[in-house]
Amino acid sequence: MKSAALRVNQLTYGYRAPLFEPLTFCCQKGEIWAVLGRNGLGKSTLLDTLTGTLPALGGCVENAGGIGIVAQHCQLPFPYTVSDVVLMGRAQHVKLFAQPSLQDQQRATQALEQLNIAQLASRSFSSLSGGQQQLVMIARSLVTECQMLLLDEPCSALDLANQQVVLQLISDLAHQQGCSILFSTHDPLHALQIATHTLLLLPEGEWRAGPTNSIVTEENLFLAYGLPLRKLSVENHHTPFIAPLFSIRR
Ligand SMILES: Nc1ncnc2c1ncn2[C@@H]1O[C@H](COP(=O)(O)OP(=O)(O)OP(=O)(O)O)[C@@H](O)[C@H]1O
Repeated sequence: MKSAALRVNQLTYGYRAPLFEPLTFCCQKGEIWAVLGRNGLGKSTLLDTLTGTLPALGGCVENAGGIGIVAQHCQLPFPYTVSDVVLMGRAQHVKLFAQPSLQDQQRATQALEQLNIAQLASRSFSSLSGGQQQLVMIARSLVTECQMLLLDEPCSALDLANQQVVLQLISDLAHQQGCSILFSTHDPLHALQIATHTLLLLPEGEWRAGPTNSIVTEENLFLAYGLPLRKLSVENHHTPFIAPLFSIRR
């Protein structure tokens, strides 16, 4: 039987006033949840509330173990190397005042290899491009070995090939290691590709949550984005594609 990794019950959140009607959903162990919604609606604020960085306005969030988070942007105060940054993810596994073990270092190297960025290991993190930094932060989240991972727009700065690397990794983490993952995205296709469930944030404080196929529908996408989007099936592909049915005025 599945067990809950994250249970959100009647949650209200926001900076002053609640951004949404009370939110209730449950992420079971091994599930992947996508959070979709327009700019400024409250995806990042939700993730900060789920980790406890931002206090909830009401309701409750229960999680079974530790939660790891990968923020959308990251600025570091010192010129750390990429290896240092990834090793920081092992902090919980290293004893007070001890050095990271050989095993910690091997785990960090392995994470960089999983993201095809081992060649960046000795580079200064701050000298990397935005997309490279995003891959490093995802590598760091892998080495934490948290059983619940929150990723804020993990593909936002990535090229198409690296988007697929990260989506595949998320899927492998859930299916092979039973990790539970919640990620925000602006691409409904990413939800269709890997998310078992989707939380769709709508204007006017409404939301929908449930299995991805029942949430990422043409009707709901129109409610969310105000645009005609079509779900199309392509031969030999089990994931439908999303096609925007609009053209640019000239
Ligand atoms: N530190 C803050 N203080 C006050 N209001 C904030 C703060 N950060 C964000 N907000 C507001 O909270 C709302 C939700 O912002 P949030 O960053 O969660 O949106 P988002 O859905 O992640 O947006 P995007 O897709 O553009 O990244 C917005 O109206 C934003 O202006």
